[in-house]
Amino acid sequence: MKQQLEWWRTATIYQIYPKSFCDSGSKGTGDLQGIISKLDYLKTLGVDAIWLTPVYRSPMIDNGYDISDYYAINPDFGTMADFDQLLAQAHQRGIRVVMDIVVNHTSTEHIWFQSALGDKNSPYRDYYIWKDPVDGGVPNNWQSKFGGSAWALDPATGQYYLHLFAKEQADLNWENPKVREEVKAIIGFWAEKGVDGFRLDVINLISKQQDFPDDYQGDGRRFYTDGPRVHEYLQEISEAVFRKYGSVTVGEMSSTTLEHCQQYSAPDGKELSMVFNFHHLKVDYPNGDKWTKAPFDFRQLKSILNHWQQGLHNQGWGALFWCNHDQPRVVSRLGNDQQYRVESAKMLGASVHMMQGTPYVYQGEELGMTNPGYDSIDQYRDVESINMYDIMVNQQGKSEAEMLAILAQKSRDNSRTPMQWDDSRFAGFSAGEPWLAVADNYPEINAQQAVADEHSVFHFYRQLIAMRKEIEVITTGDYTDLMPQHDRIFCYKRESETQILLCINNYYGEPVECPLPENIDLTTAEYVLSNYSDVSMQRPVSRFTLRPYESRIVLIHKNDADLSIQY
Ligand SMILES: O=P(O)(O)OC[C@H]1O[C@H](O[C@H]2O[C@H](CO)[C@@H](O)[C@H](O)[C@H]2O)[C@H](O)[C@@H](O)[C@@H]1O
Repeated sequence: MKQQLEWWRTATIYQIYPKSFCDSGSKGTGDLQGIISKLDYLKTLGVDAIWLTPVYRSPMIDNGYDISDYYAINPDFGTMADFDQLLAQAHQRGIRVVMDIVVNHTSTEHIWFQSALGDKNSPYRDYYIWKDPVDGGVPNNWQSKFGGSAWALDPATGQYYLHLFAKEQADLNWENPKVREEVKAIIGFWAEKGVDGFRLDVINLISKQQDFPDDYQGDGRRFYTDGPRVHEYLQEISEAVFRKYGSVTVGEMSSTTLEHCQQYSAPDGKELSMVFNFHHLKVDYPNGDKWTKAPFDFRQLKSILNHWQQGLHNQGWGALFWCNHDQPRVVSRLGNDQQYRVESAKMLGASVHMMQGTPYVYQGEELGMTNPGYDSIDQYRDVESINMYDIMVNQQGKSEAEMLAILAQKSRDNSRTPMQWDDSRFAGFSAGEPWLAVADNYPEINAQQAVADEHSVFHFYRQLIAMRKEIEVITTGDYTDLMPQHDRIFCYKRESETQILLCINNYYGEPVECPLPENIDLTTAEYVLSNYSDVSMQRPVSRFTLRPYESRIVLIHKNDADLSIQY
């Protein structure tokens, strides 16, 4: 008998970065009408929900993660009427809508900050975190995640305010109960409109250790990550709004731990539905340093995924993902974006979609879109990339060529290039010059081509999304890595009371022998999906050769029931 599960446990969520998704005119930036025009495409892909990165009013220093009005739509994206239309049109197609909520910080253009700046008596002064200078300088040595000190001076009062990100993103003071009431009101406003859920930006940074000590071991993050009152705050918000409206919630957890994530996403639902963690995406950060050009560590990747898959089973719920607007394109990062682009994009899709959790597909991932390979700093727009270029080239003396090679691998702009819709000028993204240059490969890699080609990455993703609804072990089964020491194959087993699923993947461009463990009984086994089309004709055997980037998904029926599922 099928268990009754919340909808999001069998769902796939599609992330839209509105600025780069679809421009309904010739502005060169995407908008809400553009999104509406592509809802049928998303329906064809089969996703259950869309997550929109911030569309609120914002000066766009950090592309909307610097909100200046939580109750208004950024005119660059459209109007509130456009938003209401998007919500209705998505719902009409059975697609839910998840909004991004950024409440660790606001834009310094927000009316609260504008009132607080320069006025110690402002009713909003205590909405932010202010400190007196220490020895005539910054209050402590914490570093901004975008480079430089995490403190900026308010010249009129002589105090500093905290900004963990850009100086235009001032951290809110969650110790102040009025701030928490404002957050509840904001979420309630959007939930009342019918929004189905919320993605909470860096939500595990909201509670800072109140003595604000210097950090002699790192950049300060240990004093505000998963901080002292974060669980209490989330429970308070959850009870007041999320549970009241039945919203799905996903917390973006920066530099977090499994133990905290078990609590954030515990099955009792007192805090959040699920969590994003980023540890598996730091396997190309040697010694934790993002700003290097380095290959990824395959064994470390598997070991991190294993740790989280096993640790969250029955104890929490994770978001499954390779890509988002902060990460380079996965096919360029862990796959091969040239000779084996299609094979490796599919293999990577299979290896993350067959895990336990809720998969997130970032726009263009379903096409196997690649990093653009920019070769000039003038092509970049991201505040983090531009800051780091300045620090490393102009202040630390790294060569320009070296830093450009690092940005071509690590910059957040790698994933923010315009969505490639067709082979017309500007890839069908806009009738005007896009805000960020389109990747040169759009004539070959685009949605029109992919939808028309039944062997495309798009149709493979469509099958993966459909399989999650049909094969219960994908949602409920436990997880075991069958070859943790193998240096080329990632082969894991999912097992429930009635089914076993094997997901077998070659992560490299050379063939490799794959011996399955002898105790796996393949009598009732069938291949349900592979990225090589001849595989479905075969019967699963226990020893075979995996071709470059080959992926095979095997389903074993423990009870001889529902054999031969078709996708
Ligand atoms: O790398 P982590 O320490 O684990 O942090 C995760 C991500 O956190 C930040 O991302 C989010 O917040 C930023 C400020 O609002 C925003 O710029 C970004 O777009 C958000 O997704 C950080 O910027 C990312 O690089 C980290 O991956």
